[in-house]
Amino acid sequence: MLDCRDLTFHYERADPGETPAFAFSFRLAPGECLSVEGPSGCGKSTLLGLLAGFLEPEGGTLTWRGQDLLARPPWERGITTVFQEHNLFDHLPVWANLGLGLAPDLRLTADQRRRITEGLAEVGLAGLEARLPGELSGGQRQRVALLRALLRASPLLLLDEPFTGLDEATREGLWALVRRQQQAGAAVILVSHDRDDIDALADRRCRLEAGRLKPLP
Ligand SMILES: Nc1ncnc2c1ncn2[C@@H]1O[C@H](COP(=O)(O)OP(=O)(O)OP(=O)(O)O)[C@@H](O)[C@H]1O
Repeated sequence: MLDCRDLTFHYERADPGETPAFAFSFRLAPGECLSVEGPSGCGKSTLLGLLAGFLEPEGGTLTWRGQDLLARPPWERGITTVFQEHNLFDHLPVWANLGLGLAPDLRLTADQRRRITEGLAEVGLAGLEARLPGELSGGQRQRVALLRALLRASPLLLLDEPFTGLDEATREGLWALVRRQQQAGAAVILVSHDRDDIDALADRRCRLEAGRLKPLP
C-alpha cells in the first residue's frame, strides 16, 4: 500500500491569493490506478514532486509497503515519473535512452536488449533503436519516454499527462503496457484531463482542489 498522510507543503514565494498551502492524503494499493484531475496551477506537479522526492514536505508521512519513503532520496524510492516533457537525452540514441533505465552503465544483457527490441515493437517504433530523439516526431519521443519508464518496472509509476497528443491506436497500445505493469503489482498515479485515458486506466478518481485531494464518484 502507498500511504500518504497529511503531506504538507507551501511555496515560499507563492502568491497567497492564488496558491494554497498543500496537504495531501490518499492510499493506493499495489496494482491500483488513481487519477488526479484539476485545472492548471492546482498543484498536480507539486503532488508528484513531493511523492518522487524532488520537493521536501514540511510534515506528514509517506510509506510504501510500510517503508518510509521520505527518508530516501528520489532514486531509492522505487518511483518512476513520466513528465509532460519527455526528458530524453538528446545526444543518445533511442536504444541507449531506453537502456539507461535498465543498466546505468549501458552494459546490457541479451535479455535486456531483447526487452528493448520487443518494447519498441509494442509501441509501434520497431527498428528505430539507432535514431536520436531529435530524429523522431514529438509523439514518437513521448512513446520512447513512456516505454523507458515501463521497462524499468518500478513498483510506483507517476504519469503526468503522458498520452497527450497521441493517436488512438498508439494510446491503446500504451494503455495496455501500463495495465500490464499494474497486473505485475505496480501502483499508478495518472495526472490527466483526458476522459478516455482516465476511463481506460483509473480504478479511482480524485480532484485536486484548494490544495487537497477530493475523491470523485
Ligand atoms: N517554485 C514555485 N514558487 C512559487 N509558486 C510556485 C512554484 N512552483 C509552482 N508554484 C505555484 O504553485 C501552484 C501549483 O503549481 P503546479 O505546477 O503544481 O500546478 P499544476 O496543477 O501541475 O499545473 P499545470 O497543470 O499547469 O502543470 C501554482 O499556483 C503555481 O503558480
